[in-house]
Amino acid sequence: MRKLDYHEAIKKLVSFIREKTEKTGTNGVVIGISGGIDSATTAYLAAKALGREKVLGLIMPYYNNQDVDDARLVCSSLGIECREINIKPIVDTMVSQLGFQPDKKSLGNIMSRTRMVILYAHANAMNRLVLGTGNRSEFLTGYFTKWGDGASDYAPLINLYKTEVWEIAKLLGVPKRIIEKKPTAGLWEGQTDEDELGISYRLLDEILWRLVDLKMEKERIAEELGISIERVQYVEALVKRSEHKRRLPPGPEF
Ligand SMILES: Nc1ncnc2c1ncn2[C@@H]1O[C@H](COP(=O)(O)OP(=O)(O)OC[C@H]2O[C@@H]([n+]3cccc(C(=O)O)c3)[C@H](O)[C@@H]2O)[C@@H](O)[C@H]1O
Ligand SMILES: Nc1ncnc2c1ncn2[C@@H]1O[C@H](COP(=O)(O)OP(=O)(O)OP(=O)(O)O)[C@@H](O)[C@H]1O
Ligand SMILES: [Mg+2]
Repeated sequence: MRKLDYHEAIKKLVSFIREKTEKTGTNGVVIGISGGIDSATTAYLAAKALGREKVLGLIMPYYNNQDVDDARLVCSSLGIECREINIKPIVDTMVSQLGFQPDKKSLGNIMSRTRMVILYAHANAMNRLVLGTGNRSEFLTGYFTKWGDGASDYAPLINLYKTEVWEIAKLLGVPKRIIEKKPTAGLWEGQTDEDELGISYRLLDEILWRLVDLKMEKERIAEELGISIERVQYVEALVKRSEHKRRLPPGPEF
């Protein structure tokens, strides 16, 4: 992996958030706080950049589990205002009107898009920006809901791999239990990113870095990392099949 100077990276992230908020003439930012590391890190950076009064956290559980306590911990340790909105009644009502029962992934996407609607309702009403929490590992593999958690005004972590977010979170003082927990989208009980993606973030990031950033030959990546070529091809396929999630909807050229 590339060797980033994480102290410098934090400075860059903080000035990015400050500059975007100032230049857009907005009053601050709104962030969905899940209890996971990406949203915690984004909130820590935003509080550093803008001061805690200008950061609103929205805790929007569907399930009532440990993640809610972890999300509260982020808010209390940072001293930012957090509001809790239970999305279960909203999602369940929506589903009851669909006329069919969505499978667990489609239901998860409805949860993610419901959170997006609520974040933008607050951003509109308060003249604030929605800060996204996506990282480069998720972005390149398409591991996010299109127009759900993938939707935001600015996404400070989007050019940082998950393994780099872990390092930055440590330096920022994000609570240890949040750094150490398994990444999960939390869309169904027992879901973990690494199980669903079929690969660990450590290996994924090593492959993505060589494949996408260094544009290295697949054979060489396999050799360097001591893995099979199929593993590299698998990651390449994740990147290719999610290309549509990394652009605005196109139409024919005229
Ligand atoms: N080739 C193509 N060109 C243009 N559009 C294309 C397309 N293929 C699908 N589509 C469209 O994209 C839709 C599928 O994309 P999408 O709706 O996103 O759904 P999909 O990618 O199937 O599912 C989202 C994935 O992201 C994961 N996720 C979601 C939310 C948060 C997190 C997290 O880490 O916290 C992870 C979730 O667990 C799941 O694996 C299709 O229904 C279709 O509308
Ligand atoms: N229950 C929730 N309440 C508020 N926001 C949520 C909730 N669940 C998900 N989100 C939003 O969706 C984003 C995407 O989730 P994702 O799981 O990728 O990030 P994370 O939970 O912050 O970190 P990790 O990937 O390590 O679990 C979150 O960062 C958060 O902004
Ligand atoms: Mg999560």
